[in-house]
Amino acid sequence: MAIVEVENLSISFKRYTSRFKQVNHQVISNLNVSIEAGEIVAVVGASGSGKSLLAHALLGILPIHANVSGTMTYKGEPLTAKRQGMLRGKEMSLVPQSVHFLDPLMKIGKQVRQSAKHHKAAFLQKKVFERYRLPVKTEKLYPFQLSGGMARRALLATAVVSEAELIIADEPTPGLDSAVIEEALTNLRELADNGSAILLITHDIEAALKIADKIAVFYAGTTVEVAPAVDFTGKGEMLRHPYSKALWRALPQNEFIPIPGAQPHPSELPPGCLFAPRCTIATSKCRHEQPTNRAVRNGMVRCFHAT
Ligand SMILES: Nc1ncnc2c1ncn2[C@@H]1O[C@H](COP(=O)(O)OP(=O)(O)OP(=O)(O)O)[C@@H](O)[C@H]1O
Ligand code: NI
Repeated sequence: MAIVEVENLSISFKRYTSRFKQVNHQVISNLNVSIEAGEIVAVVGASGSGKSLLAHALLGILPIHANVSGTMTYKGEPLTAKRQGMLRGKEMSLVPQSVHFLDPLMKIGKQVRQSAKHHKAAFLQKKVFERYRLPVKTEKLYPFQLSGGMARRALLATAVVSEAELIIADEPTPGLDSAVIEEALTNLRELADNGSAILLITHDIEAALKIADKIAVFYAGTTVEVAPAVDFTGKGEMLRHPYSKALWRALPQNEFIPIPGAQPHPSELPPGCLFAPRCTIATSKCRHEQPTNRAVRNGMVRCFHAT
């Protein structure tokens, strides 16, 4: 059974451009994604494609003026605001990939223990410190006294002791050295192998491919494709959507050919397929009608022409 199931999620914000003029920003449009226990689903896509908003919608921490529609379920039951409040920080946890999320005024040991279930907090904290090579004395240190790598491991430790069944990891801070990124990825894989469902948000397809089972490709606030990670290979022949193929081929180690044009702004989405204005195979139908999400070869795609 899917731990998380998101169906036709749409999110918009109304904005005043002047005193009397209001515009609608459609930031997420009919987005679909699901995550099974033990599975890592990586969400990749350009800046502004809605990755963080999906995380915030699941956790129930969207701004109050957001208009939300669609359904989200957790273990088969609707994810209501009340349930989100109960699950957040317990069964559902966020690994913010910025170490600034550590409380600067609280000792590391205490921060980690606070995330654990009460009766075994001290035990779990010791175990997790060992596992992440955090020396015992780290317990008594404040975040500013840790190296960047240790602080990252402390954040992960917090997610691990919480024994969360759904872990949402928002993108690695640019500038982290590759060894630290590698380690963080390995840790996430271990968490999934222990049964957690993981949503990994990142710009970095290559990093995602190292550990993910499935890749959800976001474009302008929707999932254009959800594909098994193994489909990202060769020239992208196995991929289903022209955007995923283009994204794959644009990587430096592939053909390094960027796609012309830009992702549309949420205030001016095209009427048909959101990718049509940049798509080399778009037809008149694509420019007028929105393709629905459909199953193609063990994946999902939102394109009339995908086979
Ligand atoms: N509170 C808000 N009010 C209005 N628009 C918002 C709000 N939060 C986000 N947006 C818009 O929603 C869109 C998606 O934002 P989101 O932060 O989810 O993107 P992202 O894919 O996480 O980008 P990045 O890779 O840069 O983190 C953007 O166009 C953003 O400007
Ligand atoms: Ni983001």
